[in-house]
Amino acid sequence: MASWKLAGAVLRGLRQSAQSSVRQNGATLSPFITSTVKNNNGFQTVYRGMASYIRNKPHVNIGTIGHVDHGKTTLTAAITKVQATKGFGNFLDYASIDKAPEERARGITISTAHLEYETPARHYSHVDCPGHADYIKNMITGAANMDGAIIVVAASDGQMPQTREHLLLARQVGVQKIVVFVNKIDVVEDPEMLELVEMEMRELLTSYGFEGDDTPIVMGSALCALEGKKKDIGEDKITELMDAVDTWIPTPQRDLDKPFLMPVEDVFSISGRGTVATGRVDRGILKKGEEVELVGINKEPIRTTVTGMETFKKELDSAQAGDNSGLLLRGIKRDDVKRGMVIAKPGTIKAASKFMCSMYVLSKEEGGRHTGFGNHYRPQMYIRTADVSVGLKFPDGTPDIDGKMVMPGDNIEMVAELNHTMAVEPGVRFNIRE
Ligand SMILES: Nc1nc2c(ncn2[C@@H]2O[C@H](COP(=O)(O)OP(=O)(O)OP(=O)(O)O)[C@@H](O)[C@H]2O)c(=O)[nH]1
Ligand SMILES: [Mg+2]
Repeated sequence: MASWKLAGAVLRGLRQSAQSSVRQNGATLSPFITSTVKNNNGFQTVYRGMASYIRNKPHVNIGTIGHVDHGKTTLTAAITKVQATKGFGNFLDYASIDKAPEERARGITISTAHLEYETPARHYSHVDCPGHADYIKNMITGAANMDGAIIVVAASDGQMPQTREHLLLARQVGVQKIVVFVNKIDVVEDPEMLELVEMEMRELLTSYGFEGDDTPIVMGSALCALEGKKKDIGEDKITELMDAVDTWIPTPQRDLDKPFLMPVEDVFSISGRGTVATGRVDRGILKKGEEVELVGINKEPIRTTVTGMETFKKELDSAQAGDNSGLLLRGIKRDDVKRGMVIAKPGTIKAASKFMCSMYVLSKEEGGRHTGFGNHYRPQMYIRTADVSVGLKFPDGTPDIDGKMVMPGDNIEMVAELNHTMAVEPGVRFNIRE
């Protein structure tokens, strides 16, 4: 309780300084209003006061990927620190990124793994998932939703199994552009080692279909940047990295003209307000007060009205393609909404549990299966944020239906039968994994 009051006091104090710094910056920035509160574990949590989200820069979704312990979270914290000193966001320390700040109760908050900062050119949302298993699932289900990614590789280790796995996965889920951050150069004395890491990363990128020769590779130390030491390999390299991200990762074309659709990634219950679903808007624009349908899992869609919306604790009047948003749903119970459903403009998408799908089965070399599979194969299917058990059959009339095998490297059409309904439409992408 004491900390809540403290938060209020700090908040009021900071609001003034935040506003004056906005003026100093020519009023082009959205006002970040922050206060810092220590929780029981002594971790600092940064709270933001409510402000309106100002849509004055292109919004791009990125994230850090790479092998365990190579420094993804340290780099994420370092980026927020360096950008904060330039007036482009709030510093989030390592603990508050990794330890899931308990800030959900305070408003409509996007999943704790998402954070935001700006550069002069853009507004970024950044995802840093803590664990390996979470990564894989979040990447496949699109929760990570990256338009581009920063792959972190420790100079002391060079590329490791998850460096490769994350690159492959990024490729599979459609991430087109990658920037490389070679980290921990503070502990590497041999310059030839750095050359070797760079060369091997370029080869690896090329082998996974990225532009290995032209990909920007920045070498530095996230820890030095975070601790404010050795500016030349610390802070300066973060600036260089963000310049590379600004230029190398293109601003994606968003489907603003199509009917609104947002896959549900997470659901929260906010006392006194109601149920909030969060996710990244896939297409279209939704204004506060408009009607929507929750489609999938249930047989019939559920109609409701969106009575409030936010992005990163800032109020929105409308949510649009590319935004990470939380939508407050009128008269909906928490259990009515589930990850994997979509929130869509009424009547624009239907739920189905049986459909024809066409797929490419990765070869062993591409990270796929080593052996074939036959009729009634049962893997897991990932569609948008949903993962659902699926039965795959050959279409009726297929010759030798029980003896037929699908081999790694094959292109094939099969009939998919899901355990429950999902919002699907012609052309929707999915992934299959065991
Ligand atoms: N010497 C040195 N250590 C670093 C640097 N960056 C990160 N570290 C250390 O490396 C360890 C792992 O860093 P994290 O940022 O937690 O790595 P991560 O990639 O997020 O790890 P996971 O989330 O577990 O996959 C920590 O002890 C960091 O302090 C660096 O530039 N130099
Ligand atoms: Mg981490």
